[in-house]
Amino acid sequence: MENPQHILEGKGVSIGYHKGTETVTVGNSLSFKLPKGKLTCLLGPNGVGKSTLVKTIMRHLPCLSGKMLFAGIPLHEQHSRQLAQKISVVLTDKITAGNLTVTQLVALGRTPFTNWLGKLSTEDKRIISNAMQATKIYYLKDQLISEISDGQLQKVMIARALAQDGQLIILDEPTAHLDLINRYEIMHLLRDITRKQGKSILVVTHDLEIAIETADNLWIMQCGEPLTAGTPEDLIISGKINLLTTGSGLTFDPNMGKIRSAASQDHTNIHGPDHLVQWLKLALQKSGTLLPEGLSIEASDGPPTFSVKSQGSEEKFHDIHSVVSWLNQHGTSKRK
Ligand SMILES: Nc1ncnc2c1ncn2[C@@H]1O[C@H](COP(=O)(O)OP(=O)(O)OP(=O)(O)O)[C@@H](O)[C@H]1O
Repeated sequence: MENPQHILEGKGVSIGYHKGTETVTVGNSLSFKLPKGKLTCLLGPNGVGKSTLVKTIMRHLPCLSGKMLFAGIPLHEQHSRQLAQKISVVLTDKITAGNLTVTQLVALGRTPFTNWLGKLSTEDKRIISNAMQATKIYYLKDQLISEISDGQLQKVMIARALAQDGQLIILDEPTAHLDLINRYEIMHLLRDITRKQGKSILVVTHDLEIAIETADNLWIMQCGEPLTAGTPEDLIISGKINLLTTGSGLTFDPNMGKIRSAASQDHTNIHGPDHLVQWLKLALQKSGTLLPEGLSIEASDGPPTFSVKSQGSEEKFHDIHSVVSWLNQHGTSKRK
């Protein structure tokens, strides 16, 4: 029976691959629920099995044990053509379609629906055009794939997935190799698609900060551990986000929303507006400067001012670089 809330469900799923006569297990007993109409990001260290999980969902790899349900129906019971109509996937593989136009590549998304002649109906053409409009690449429609940038190509691949018009879109590292602005733009575009078109989207990514900003849910995969899921906000306030930094000497700073060195000093003797205090702490951490007891820093706004107070004396600075230089010249210790 169809579960109204979850498009995809995994129950005790083991993933892996066959190597000759051997079966290599990459992940064991993974359970997950992918909510409908939401953007979910799958994060985890290199080699933990994120792509293997995606390929297992796509049935490119066998599900070694456990059960996966798509819209409440066991995945293995679904006909591959039906599945291709319902789930679209954008993988990391380099595409070799340079001699196709953007429209022709997007039109390939309709392949599971066309007859053996591959003829597009008026409805197919309308869906293709809509997919190009939604991804803001319509202006590129007659351009050759070999003539567009990597960021534009990612949008074309998303348009192709949209043209497939399935319920679930899975993307494996769609923003790898893109510049910061394009990474934000693509993730916001995916979020938009969940909101405006009701699609469910699963994105494999290493972009923690952008995932926190755009995703409704995060899935964290850790070697030998169950899959941890939750909203980014709850994973942060519960500290579970630090599953991503286990054993690395790094920690997620909930105030800055960034990963930082776990060894950095807390600097409780710095006070003032959050944005000034946070950036000063980061600069101190990077330079390895430790503040001695009895020294305090008061930051204030407009223009930024940092008052360094120690044993009755006070020095004022208007930029962070000067504060750090002064501290390093005036006897504060450096972390080794
Ligand atoms: N067909 C295969 N043959 C040999 N090894 C494989 C195969 N498929 C996956 N692996 C191995 O399984 C492990 C998980 O790989 P996978 O690509 O799923 O990791 P990932 O989490 O997606 O990593 P990354 O973040 O680096 O992309 C790796 O150790 C990889 O080398």
